[in-house]
Amino acid sequence: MKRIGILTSGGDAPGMNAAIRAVTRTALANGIEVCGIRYGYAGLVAGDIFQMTSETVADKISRGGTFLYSARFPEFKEEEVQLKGIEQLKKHGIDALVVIGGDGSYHGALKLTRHGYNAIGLPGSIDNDIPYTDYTIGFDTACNTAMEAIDKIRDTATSHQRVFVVNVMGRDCGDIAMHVGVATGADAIVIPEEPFDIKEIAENLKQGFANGKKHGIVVLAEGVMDAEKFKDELLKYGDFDARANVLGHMQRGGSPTMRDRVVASEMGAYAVKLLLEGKGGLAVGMENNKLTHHDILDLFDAKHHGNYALYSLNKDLAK
Ligand SMILES: Nc1ncnc2c1ncn2[C@@H]1O[C@H](COP(=O)(O)OP(=O)(O)O)[C@@H](O)[C@H]1O
Ligand SMILES: O=P(O)(O)OC[C@H]1O[C@](O)(COP(=O)(O)O)[C@@H](O)[C@@H]1O
Ligand SMILES: [Mg+2]
Repeated sequence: MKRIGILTSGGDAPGMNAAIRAVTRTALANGIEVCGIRYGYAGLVAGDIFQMTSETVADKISRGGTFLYSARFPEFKEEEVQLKGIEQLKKHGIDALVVIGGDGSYHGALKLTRHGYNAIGLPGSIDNDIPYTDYTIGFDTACNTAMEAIDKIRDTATSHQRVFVVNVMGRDCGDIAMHVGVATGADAIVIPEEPFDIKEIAENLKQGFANGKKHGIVVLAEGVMDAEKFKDELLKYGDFDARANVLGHMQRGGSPTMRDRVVASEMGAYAVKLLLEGKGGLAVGMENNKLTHHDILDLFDAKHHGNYALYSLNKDLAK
């Protein structure tokens, strides 16, 4: 193997730059050249490919976003578009590819592998929705950002004795909501994976105020319901004042936390090690604090299991 390529795809996540740096520096240390591919699979197909050096990744570890840029490029689902991508890889003499992205990006990596091209996936998504890894790169930073935002919301909620329904990201996954809910002492966490009863939540909030609480915080995962609608539903059963708040894309930005930088660095170096062993079609993970890998194909039959004990814990602690 002489040269590898690297791209970031799907929703950006803090720590992607740290992963790019680790892949690049590990490869260079092992005498392998590295090509950066801009704008995910879109840039691959367009041939937006450049040679990277150790300096290219200097001063990047602390930066949020991805300096290789990202894209959602649904066209890559089509075989003829994938073949165009492979043509570009061949044209640039790239022997294997590291893809940093979420579940969607893994599908793209699998397709490349099926066309006989070694690709390895690193889990880069704030959602933490990927099977066979306890953490995805970016999850920790996003949780900390959301936590800090909700702490601020709590200040104004307390001053006005209001209920706030705060929508956090996570597409169809409740991991951000569960972690942030526990970390902010939320009165209720609502996630797509668990049934909920709005009337019961409203009753609990009312009881909270009756017990002397000065605020009510509901952390709502985006995959469940629109925050305004949820707030309106709550108000059918409660006589409190309420507001809805959508944290949105601010959760995807910012300098990565120590944990995201370290995990990204470990995973990036590990991916290159696997490629050096001639392995491909794999997804890298961190399970029980150990670096692991699985066939990408196995990931699509598996389901991500969140730490649902947090959901129950929060119910006990919110009383
Ligand atoms: N079934 C698929 N086959 C090939 N490529 C795919 C497939 N699904 C997604 N992709 C590629 O991966 C990109 C990122 O996927 P997306 O689901 O948007 O984000 P993420 O990877 O963060 O989950 C898509 O825009 C597309 O280029
Ligand atoms: O930025 P977009 O395209 O609006 O997408 C928003 C979605 O991307 C995410 O922020 C991250 O998801 P992915 O990592 O799978 O791309 C989700 O939490 C959210 O549902
Ligand atoms: Mg995804």
